[in-house]
Amino acid sequence: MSAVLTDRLTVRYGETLALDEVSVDVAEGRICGLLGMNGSGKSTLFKSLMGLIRPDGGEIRILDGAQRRARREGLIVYVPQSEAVDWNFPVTVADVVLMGRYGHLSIARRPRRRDREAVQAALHRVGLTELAGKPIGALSGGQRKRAFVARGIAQDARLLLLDEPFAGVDRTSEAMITDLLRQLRDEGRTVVISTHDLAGVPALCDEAVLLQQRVVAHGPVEHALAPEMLARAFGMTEAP
Ligand SMILES: Nc1ncnc2c1ncn2[C@@H]1O[C@H](COP(=O)(O)OP(=O)(O)OP(=O)(O)O)[C@@H](O)[C@H]1O
Repeated sequence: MSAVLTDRLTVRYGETLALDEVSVDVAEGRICGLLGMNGSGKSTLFKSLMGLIRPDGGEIRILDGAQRRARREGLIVYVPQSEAVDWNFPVTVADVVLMGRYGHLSIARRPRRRDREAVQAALHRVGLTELAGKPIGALSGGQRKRAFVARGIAQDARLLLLDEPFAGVDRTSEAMITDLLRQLRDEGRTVVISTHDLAGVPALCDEAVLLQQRVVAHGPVEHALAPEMLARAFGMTEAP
């Protein structure tokens, strides 16, 4: 089964062509690295998958179903780049995680014991139990990322999209997040991470997509990161 399937996905911002007929197929239960230079379209691809941007052309299927259904059923979670979030928003860490349960809440939208337990369990899994009552803005970069991953766990998302999860993240959080992503993959979930960190990709990812508005390469890491592919996507001749 495909977790992410796009067919000739095209997105423009005015004159700028951000995605040019992008077709990718990521199977379920994989960790897929999304690599490309600044402005290559990584965030645009994520936003399109989340339905935050209306494409100018092409098709998107999420978990073999319509994208709208995937969103409604909470099957997909997006962890945005840190700069894209207003961290002064007055919510606690537990609130952020509870938001993941919205799709599960009763009509009254009042969290029940089941929801609170799911939040507790998710916070425990990412090691943030102690910080549950803190404002999200008071956390470090890595802790914030873990809070968003906990949200995905609480909502039982099948597909996690992480935009630059390791940027501005300390070593401890990086190791925790890496470990967690592997566990989530082993549970059959699918993880797509955008990153500039080519060096970290082989150890973490099962496959990689090289993006430069178009798909330059997609496949096993050693194929996608082969020198000739990197040269095309990054203008470099040797792997770092
Ligand atoms: N809201 C917007 N309005 C106009 N142009 C945009 C907008 N968002 C992105 N772009 C442009 O679209 C292209 C792709 O941007 P995108 O943010 O998807 O790239 P990216 O690969 O995520 O980059 P980065 O690694 O810097 O985050 C860039 O040329 C960018 O300037």
